[in-house]
Amino acid sequence: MAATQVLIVFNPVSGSGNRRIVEAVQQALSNRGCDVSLYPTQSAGDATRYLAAYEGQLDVVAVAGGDGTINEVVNGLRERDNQSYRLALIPTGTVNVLAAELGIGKTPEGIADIILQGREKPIYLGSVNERRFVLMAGIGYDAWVVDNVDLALKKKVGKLAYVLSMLKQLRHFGKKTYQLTVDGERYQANSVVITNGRYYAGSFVLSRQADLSKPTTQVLMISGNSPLKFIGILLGLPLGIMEKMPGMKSVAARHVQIELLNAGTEREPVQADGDSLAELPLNLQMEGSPVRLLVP
Ligand SMILES: Nc1ncnc2c1ncn2[C@@H]1O[C@H](COP(=O)(O)OP(=O)(O)OP(=O)(O)O)[C@@H](O)[C@H]1O
Repeated sequence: MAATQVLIVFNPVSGSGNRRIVEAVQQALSNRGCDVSLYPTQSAGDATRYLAAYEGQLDVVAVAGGDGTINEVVNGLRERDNQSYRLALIPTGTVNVLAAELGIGKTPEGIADIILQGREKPIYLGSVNERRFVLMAGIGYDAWVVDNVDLALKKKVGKLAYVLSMLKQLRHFGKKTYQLTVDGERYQANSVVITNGRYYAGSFVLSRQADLSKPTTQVLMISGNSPLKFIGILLGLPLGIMEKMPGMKSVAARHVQIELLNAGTEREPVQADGDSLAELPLNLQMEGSPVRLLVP
């Protein structure tokens, strides 16, 4: 039987940038007879370009990085005609929301086990204005926090940089209203988080209705114009009850359009998978065919 071809795409600047884990996984796979190659990314966007142009056989593409690197990899892979590959995760990012949700640990032998004997889980992707996302998209407060996070500080203090950005953006909450069309139904909200998965910012349960293996996404609409009330809603996050807080509405959907009500000329960012990747007006669509992800 031909050896399993594993390509590891490694982002050396993501999170801890832990090359040691990546090399140990590479070694463990080689020891077990796989044909492994390692591609360290050169810059932001490089993983997408590299995979879109990749011509060799791909049995497993293992992503060594965080959620942003996974996003870049799936965007590159979806450009290819051949969808025979499976995805695997080597979590070396700052937060690693997807790996946390799927229960993928950080021990090299455990990761090699998943790559060789793991179960295939179908994961449905969404796209925002043509850009794919795996986990989530955010508009309003959530997007401002990501758009304004101090990246140099994130390198030094990790997640704390997001907490500081959250505090800075709080006073703007409620100043803008968004018009949504969710599978044909019209809504208004002051902030929106759209999530394929259950987890947010690590292992906090954002939505109990969301499921990565469902072809729908969960649209969480937050209404209100008082930052103080919004803090109350946010407190539901560590308790896993945010979706049920007063002022929240959660709807499953396949197609979402969002624009800023009374839009002027200002830029309105959209965050996807933790990076600022698009702008309003937004056209979000769930894709019909899932990627296959290897899980324990
Ligand atoms: N060689 C590189 N140099 C600079 N930036 C890179 C390089 N390779 C990838 N990137 C960018 O680094 C960004 C951050 O990576 P990633 O999200 O994987 O790590 P993280 O932010 O530490 O983790 P998480 O998203 O889980 O918090 C990616 O969105 C990607 O655009």
